[in-house]
Amino acid sequence: MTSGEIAFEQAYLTDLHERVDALREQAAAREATDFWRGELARLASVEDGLCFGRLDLRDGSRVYIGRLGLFEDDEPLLLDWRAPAARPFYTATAVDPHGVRRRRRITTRGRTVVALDDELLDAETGGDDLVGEGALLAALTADRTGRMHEIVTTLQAEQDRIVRDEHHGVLVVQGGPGTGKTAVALHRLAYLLYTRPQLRTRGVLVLGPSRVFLDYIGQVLPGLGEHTVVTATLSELWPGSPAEWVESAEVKGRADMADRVAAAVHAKVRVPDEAVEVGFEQQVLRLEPRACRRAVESARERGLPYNQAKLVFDQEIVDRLASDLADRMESVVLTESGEAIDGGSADGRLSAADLRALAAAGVVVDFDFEGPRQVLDDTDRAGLRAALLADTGVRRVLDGLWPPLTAEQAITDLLGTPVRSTADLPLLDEAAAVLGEHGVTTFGHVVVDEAQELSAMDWRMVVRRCPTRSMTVVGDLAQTGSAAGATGWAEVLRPHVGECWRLAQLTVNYRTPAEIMAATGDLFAAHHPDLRPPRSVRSTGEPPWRMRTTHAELARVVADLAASHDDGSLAIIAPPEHRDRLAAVLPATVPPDLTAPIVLLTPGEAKGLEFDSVLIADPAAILRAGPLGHNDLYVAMTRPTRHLGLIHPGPCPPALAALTPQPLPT
Ligand SMILES: Nc1ncnc2c1ncn2[C@@H]1O[C@H](COP(=O)(O)OP(=O)(O)OP(=O)(O)O)[C@@H](O)[C@H]1O
Repeated sequence: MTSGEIAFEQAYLTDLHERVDALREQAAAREATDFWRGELARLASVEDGLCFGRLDLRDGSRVYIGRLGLFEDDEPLLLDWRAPAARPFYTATAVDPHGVRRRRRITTRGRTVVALDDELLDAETGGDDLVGEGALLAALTADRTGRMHEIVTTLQAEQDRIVRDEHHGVLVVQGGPGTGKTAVALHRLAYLLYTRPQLRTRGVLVLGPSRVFLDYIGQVLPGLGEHTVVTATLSELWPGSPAEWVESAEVKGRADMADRVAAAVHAKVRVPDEAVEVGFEQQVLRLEPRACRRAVESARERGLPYNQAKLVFDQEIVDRLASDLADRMESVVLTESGEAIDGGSADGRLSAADLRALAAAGVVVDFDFEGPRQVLDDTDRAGLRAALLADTGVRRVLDGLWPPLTAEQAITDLLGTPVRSTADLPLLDEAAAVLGEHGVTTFGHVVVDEAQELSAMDWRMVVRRCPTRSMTVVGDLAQTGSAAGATGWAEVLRPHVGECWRLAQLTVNYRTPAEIMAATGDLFAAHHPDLRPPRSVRSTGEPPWRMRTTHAELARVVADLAASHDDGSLAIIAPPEHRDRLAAVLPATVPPDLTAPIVLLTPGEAKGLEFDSVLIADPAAILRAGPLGHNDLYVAMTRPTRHLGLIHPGPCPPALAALTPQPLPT
């Protein structure tokens, strides 16, 4: 590339930066509202890589592509990468050039242009399915930092199709390890925020498996100028969730738990077999089972949550009691003959108990009446109802028949033990919904990452927060570790969205070198004959290896290997049973700090993450740890971008026998 070309692009870039500076000054001069603060953050986040591409079109025009749009007199100086006209930057090929003659990649450091990389899209250069291969491979082989970065400059065509998919319902992105599912889901979110601005007010949510994972991906959206996205783990969706974390227990995660929770809540309502006596101001009122049943039915007919329906029930019962009481009083004073009837005094007046009841209801009775007339008007009857409702004795009876409930009580009663783990949270959430205990915050779009791990009950919890059912769901069925997790997308989604979901696939593995993917071949083929593993985009020429040791020596061997490691970040992935022993000999923290040079993780914790090198300690123990141990081992093996080694105490698991054996370090 000539220095003249670089100088040309430098001048253009400098002009763009000056324009952004002017916008920043204007934003800073405005009132410090949320909008302007957001605008300032957005303008600050485009500082690096403001402009990263140029398209020279066959009609002689050219467009620049970058992280935001800049215009002069309606003429685009810079196109936001999400604008339709920027799309050929990601999709144009020599075979199908989309009107593009040349694609130029502009690499900058700070505000300086450091390299230009041109692709001429003509038939002679055809046949390559990677867009901007040089820049892509540079990104893929760079040292991992413990933080994921945006990939907006090297997004590939199959990824771009998913990012810009206009489907409004649930879009499932299925793909093997390293195919960019997480990256694509986050870029899609940025795209949707650009094309559907109403989502900014409705809110968007990214759900991930752990805080460590959410921190790992936490820079991607801000790097794309999007600062308003909420991130959460499933447990964080429940206020004040219990600390102890467990994998979603299989039984608690099954869909039929929803019915069991609802049934357990509704079973709290009791219709008595015999009349119940209700004391009120020295009166004894009778509540017949029939009246009770009618009140229960009428409350349930409204379709309200349990605790709201209780209010209807209470009101109906009190209406009944008040009306019985009032009618009885009326019947006393209305007796023309002057005879007392049941409950009244001999002179045809109200009894002392009646008068107390009326006084409690704030009713003043005028006894200077002449002839029969109605004593209690509507206001008096309403007063009587209010007095009954406020009476502690009456309340006790009402609460005995239709007890008020909290979600915690309901689930503790159902399980027979106190709520204590994350697997109980979807049950609590379910109970809260049945009870109407608290409103949940909802979002206009939800991204669910590592979605294969969610149980049927987890899905109910997620869907409750996304009334529009607009979601991007990314996962890999070959990586499911939770016994309550997904074995098929249709079965988890159909109960919530019917057929209103679409499947998109990613097929290229950008992370794991071909040699390592080949080493997972036997394991994968044995357990997922119906799935295709992704195709690695690169190879390193370095095969993964295995090393035999003893149980007694395992920790020492791992520590020695870690101590001699000098090629980028290293993760030691070991089953939970070895965690303490390894943590004692490794310079690694628990919980893990992904930005540290050495990280100790369980296979479950390693999901979604990546490192330059990975050592797996005791693969046989990972395999036998649960019914889906083979998936956990597959996850662990597919984390490295460069090197993989397995240390097995005792014989090698047969699925790994083909790996190159290595002698113990001396
Ligand atoms: N087009 C691309 N350009 C540059 N890097 C990419 C591209 N696509 C993916 N990557 C990189 O490949 C790695 C894997 O991406 P990501 O973690 O999103 O994959 P995944 O499918 O979610 O993986 P897994 O299922 O194993 O968790 C990341 O480092 C990501 O930045």
